[in-house]
Amino acid sequence: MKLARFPVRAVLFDLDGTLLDTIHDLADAANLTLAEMGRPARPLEQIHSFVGKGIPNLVRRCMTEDAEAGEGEIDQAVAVFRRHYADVNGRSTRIYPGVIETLEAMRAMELRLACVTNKAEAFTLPLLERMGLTSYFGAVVSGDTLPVKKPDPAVLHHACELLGVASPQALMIGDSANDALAARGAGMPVLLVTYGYSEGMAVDTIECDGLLSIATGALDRIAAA
Ligand SMILES: O=C(O)COP(=O)(O)O
Ligand SMILES: [Mg+2]
Repeated sequence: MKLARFPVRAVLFDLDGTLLDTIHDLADAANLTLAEMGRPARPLEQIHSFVGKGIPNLVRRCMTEDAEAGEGEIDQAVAVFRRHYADVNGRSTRIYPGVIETLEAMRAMELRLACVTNKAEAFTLPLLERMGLTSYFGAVVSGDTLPVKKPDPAVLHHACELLGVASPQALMIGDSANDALAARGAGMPVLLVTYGYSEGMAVDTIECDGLLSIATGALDRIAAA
């Protein structure tokens, strides 16, 4: 399968569900927030399906799924979540198998690498640092870097500009429909990992250029392109 009309010069990685398994920290912060807001805790699997469109969306869903909440209460819950997440961010987060090998191999291939996430910058940058990933990336575009986030393709174009690469020469690797739609909108190929969050959707129902059961699989796809 040809991934691109041009040789791949850059790879843009999603963060949550693709590079890092962050669900335990997100769920801990969500349940601490619900407790403080006087709401019952939610199961991990449900919180799992709320991850992908940024923190405000995660908190809104925690507050309104099968429940009522006014806008003021939701805003308050977002502020409470940010306080708790700042405390727990990275504590139970793990790097997925194959990720470091993949980043190392891509660096050795002189591919330019970026991280493009819907997580807010105040949490993204310290998390990359804590997990030892910062030095791999020539650019990091977070959920509040621009006024829009994925699935808006503008964030992928922005990452390519920062890397000095034309968008059709970049490959996106993610775990959700947000990543796939953003890549399609930006005119770049996209591979999806099967071990991520995908907002409760079956990942094989999302239109993309290929599925990866482990991140290292991207290396063969790039070599074959
Ligand atoms: O913060 C989120 O909702 C998920 O962020 P992601 O774009 O890294 O998957
Ligand atoms: Mg993701």
